[in-house]
Amino acid sequence: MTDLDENPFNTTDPIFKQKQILKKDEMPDKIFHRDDEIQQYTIALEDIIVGHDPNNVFIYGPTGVGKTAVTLWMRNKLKEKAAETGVPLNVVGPINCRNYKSAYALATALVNDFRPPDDQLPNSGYSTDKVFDFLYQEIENAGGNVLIILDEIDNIPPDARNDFLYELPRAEANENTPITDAKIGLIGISNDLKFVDVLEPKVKSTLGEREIKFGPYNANELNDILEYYADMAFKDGVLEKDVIPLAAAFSAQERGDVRQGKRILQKAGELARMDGKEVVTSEHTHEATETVETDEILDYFEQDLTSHQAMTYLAAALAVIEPKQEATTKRIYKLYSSVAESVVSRVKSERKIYEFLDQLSMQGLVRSAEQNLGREGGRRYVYDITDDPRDIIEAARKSSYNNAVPSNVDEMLAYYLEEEASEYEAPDISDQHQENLWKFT
Ligand SMILES: Nc1ncnc2c1ncn2[C@@H]1O[C@H](COP(=O)(O)OP(=O)(O)OP(=O)(O)O)[C@@H](O)[C@H]1O
Repeated sequence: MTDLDENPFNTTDPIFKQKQILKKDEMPDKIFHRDDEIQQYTIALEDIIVGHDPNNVFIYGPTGVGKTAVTLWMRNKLKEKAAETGVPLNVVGPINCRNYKSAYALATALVNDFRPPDDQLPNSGYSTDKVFDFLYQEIENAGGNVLIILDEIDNIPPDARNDFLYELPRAEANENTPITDAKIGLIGISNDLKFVDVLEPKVKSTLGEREIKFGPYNANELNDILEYYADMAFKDGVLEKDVIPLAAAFSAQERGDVRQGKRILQKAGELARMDGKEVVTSEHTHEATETVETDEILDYFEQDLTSHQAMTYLAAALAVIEPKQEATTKRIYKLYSSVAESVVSRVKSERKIYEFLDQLSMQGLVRSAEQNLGREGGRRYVYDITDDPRDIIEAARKSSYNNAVPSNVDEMLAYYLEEEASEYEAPDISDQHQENLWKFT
């Protein structure tokens, strides 16, 4: 029985001192275990300080391994030194390309970074070429060394990569631009390693004058980094001694990613609080690791994706699981249609599916490979998913797309995981039976 005179809210938190430390990507006061990368970065940027032209730098490596944090720190130190020594330097960014879906929008963002708030370019009204003219003019007006930092460059639309990653850093040498005085350097950051391979060689050699690779962290390194954040985030003495090593070991096995480690600690703390405990135990941490992957995907389903992108994502996962069937655009569209019918009954056209898959690919959730169809001619795309299909299905079940998960998905997953697909008599795609492979409700 609940006594309605009592107030159920607690005014103190026995576990966390500052939970937001674990949630946000703020610039840390200390950077751990990146001495080699910092040294390479220093050598690449030092030319500016000693009076040479800036180099272009390409930073790459998986997600959550300090690329942005180290870049911000290097930027601040470079600005400090330039001011101290009187070297003319303007730094633009980091600008996250993920936030700008077209070349126009990204070029506008760069122009506006130079301009004061009362003189911003509007989001439409000019041609993209004209916006580039504005950009070159701003660079010339700034003069001296202009260092442009672009984060998540794999999100630049493919047909605009030349403009930003090749033409822009070489604009001072291009007679068609007004630039005579400024020297441009570009820092491009990417966490999509496949993206690197598909860059045109001339783009790769321009951008990659200096390449710095950030690898995943190992368990010991993650342990040190997580200790630093846990110290700020948790109240003194609430973590049992195994908690940080467990979170570090788990993240090291998965992706070597600090963000994931921080998420595990946050979740473990929340579980302890829900239990009404004043210490976070290794059991809480184990439990947190079990759900962390699913929780990350659930955030995509519920927050980051539009409903049609989310349904395409689920359809792509089903297509990948399917026995004896490649996850082609056509097949994904068929499955998407069934998913959409069971959720919203409004199905978008097949043309749209290309767009949705492209957007999922930009978010790093699916990957595509182009296949040549040989003598028949033509090409097609076959898709794969980056996360474990079990986690995707589990997340879909916890999400508002629960109704769209076929009731026989566990059976199909078992085939997929046990590689029994070859023994499974998969029906022909053109066959009516194939349509009924999945049991949608
Ligand atoms: N060596 C480190 N020392 C201290 N904090 C770190 C270190 N590496 C990463 N972090 C922290 O981990 C979080 C993620 O790092 P960061 O944003 O730099 O990753 P990233 O490699 O740029 O990832 P993405 O490619 O997803 O943007 C941030 O809170 C960052 O401060």
